[in-house]
Amino acid sequence: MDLPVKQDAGHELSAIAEQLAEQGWCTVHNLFSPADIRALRSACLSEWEDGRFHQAAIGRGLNAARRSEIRSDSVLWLDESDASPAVSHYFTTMQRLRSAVNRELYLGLAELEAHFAVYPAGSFYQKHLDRFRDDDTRTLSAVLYLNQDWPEASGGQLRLYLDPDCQTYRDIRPEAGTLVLFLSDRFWHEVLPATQQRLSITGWFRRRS
Ligand SMILES: O=C(O)CCC(=O)C(=O)O
Ligand SMILES: [Fe+2]
Repeated sequence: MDLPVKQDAGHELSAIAEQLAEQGWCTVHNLFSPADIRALRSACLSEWEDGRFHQAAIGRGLNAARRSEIRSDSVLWLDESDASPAVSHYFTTMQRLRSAVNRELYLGLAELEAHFAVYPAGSFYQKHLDRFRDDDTRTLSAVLYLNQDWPEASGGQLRLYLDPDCQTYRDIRPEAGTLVLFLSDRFWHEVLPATQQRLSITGWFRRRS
């Protein structure tokens, strides 16, 4: 379900929460302005060019492992307390979304963890659920894409499986400004290989453990 959202419109945030309550996922297109996305994209690229990313891992803590046959992107975790204006604005907007979702869905979302992700051409992330085996606090996944003019032929879609048996799916193009939200424990998903560099911010709203 695609939702147009006017910036700062509280009732539009409620509409997102309603979609999540109904179907557990939605895509949103105008929560961030084109200027917001451009600023996030340049922040991401300048960190990338400074070599601050590392190869993404599967799992967390002692269980974290780098498995490039499962995922081949690189990530940089974002620190809200030491963020550029673009990244601060990302956190502020997402916190507003968090409040709206909590009001309507009682998910008890407490905090947001987020990282930039760069998928170089040819990289992918195989089918997975976002909940860790040893940590079930990730509740709502939120992926925001930073790619201007992304043709269908470039691949790199997020394939979101809509049922637990993965019989039906929706392919979502990682086009600048598209935000995908889905319940972390319910929706299997994968990132299909892209033919060009693919940028995003992936966030997870967590409930308290
Ligand atoms: O970039 C995407 O479309 C999804 C990324 C993802 O599934 C993840 O980082 O867990
Ligand atoms: Fe994921």
